[in-house]
Amino acid sequence: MTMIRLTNITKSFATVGGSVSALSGIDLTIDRGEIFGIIGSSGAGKSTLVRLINLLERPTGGDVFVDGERVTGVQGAQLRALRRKIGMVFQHFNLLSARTVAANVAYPLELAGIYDKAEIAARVARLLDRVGLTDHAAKYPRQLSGGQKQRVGIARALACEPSVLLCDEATSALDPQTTLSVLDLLQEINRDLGVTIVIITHEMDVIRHACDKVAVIDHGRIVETGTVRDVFLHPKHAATLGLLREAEPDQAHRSPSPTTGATGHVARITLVDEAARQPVLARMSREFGVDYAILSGRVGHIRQTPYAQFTISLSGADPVGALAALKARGVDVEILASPRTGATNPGHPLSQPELAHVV
Ligand SMILES: Nc1ncnc2c1ncn2[C@@H]1O[C@H](COP(=O)(O)OP(=O)(O)OP(=O)(O)O)[C@@H](O)[C@H]1O
Repeated sequence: MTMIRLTNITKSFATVGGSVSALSGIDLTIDRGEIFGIIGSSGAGKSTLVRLINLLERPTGGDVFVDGERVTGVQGAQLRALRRKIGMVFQHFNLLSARTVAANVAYPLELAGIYDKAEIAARVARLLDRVGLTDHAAKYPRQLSGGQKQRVGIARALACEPSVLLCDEATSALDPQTTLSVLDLLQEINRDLGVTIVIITHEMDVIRHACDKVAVIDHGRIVETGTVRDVFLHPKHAATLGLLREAEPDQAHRSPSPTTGATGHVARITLVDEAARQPVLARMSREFGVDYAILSGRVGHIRQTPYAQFTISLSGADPVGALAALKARGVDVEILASPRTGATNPGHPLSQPELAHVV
């Protein structure tokens, strides 16, 4: 069921130099309970997009729906109710330096004006326990590490029991190890509380580690969207390839492409989940009398799911039969170059007719 829907959103800013277009033609649907990533390079429009969801920014055109309701123009009490429903976590934490950890988490509850002191104290205690900061309740933000500060930010964002949590570059100021622990906490919150989480980031590793689905934004437009598995393992748009190149500088997204200079059949083999644990290439080699060279490879996890993706060149007795047999067994095989067609396709699979000709 849909939790957030943006339809045909445009957003431009009036500046002294004229109107600046930040977003155009944005259509986006985020389902309830999902962890949805929005990735793009600097200036792509990510912050503007996420700030439209809780109406920190108003769209120039188009509509925003939250939990089935059109909220595009809401004001006053309705707007305050919407903001309680949507927690937000910031890159630089935005904690109140003169308040203790506990008082920072209590702040939105005090502002809401509907809870008595005992209720606020009980809720703060529960929230600090959830983020692992019970022992730090009386400290001030300056006494905490970056990761601890962000845990306070997360506890505060959860205080009013929101159904959506927006995280705007929430891990960008943290080291890699702390980033992972904060992403683990977000996944735990999603799992335990069913909160829909939107993660804005410029880092593909954040998407890979934490998200179910992803939208890639470039120059104010969504250029690619889908499951993290599809977008990460089969990127199509140049902006996505660029972001992957940053995360994996020495992998298949590099230029020149892995097919350059390779002879024979070049194929990309993608193995996910159980298949990533099987000796698929060794068996193929034995059964079909083919040799293979690994031109590039990626091995890791997408959330908890293992994957292995290799670009290989094949030679020997029956490369075509070998690849066809892999495909028939359900392995994801993409032909990148074939001596019979003379075709090469740097980093992209051949079209269906070409494929039919080869395999
Ligand atoms: N208040 C504003 N006034 C004028 N232009 C703005 C304003 N906010 C954003 N922009 C412009 O809109 C575009 C998108 O900015 P936005 O901050 O959403 O990008 P971003 O992807 O979040 O980038 P970053 O990761 O660098 O924060 C940029 O060209 C930016 O300069």
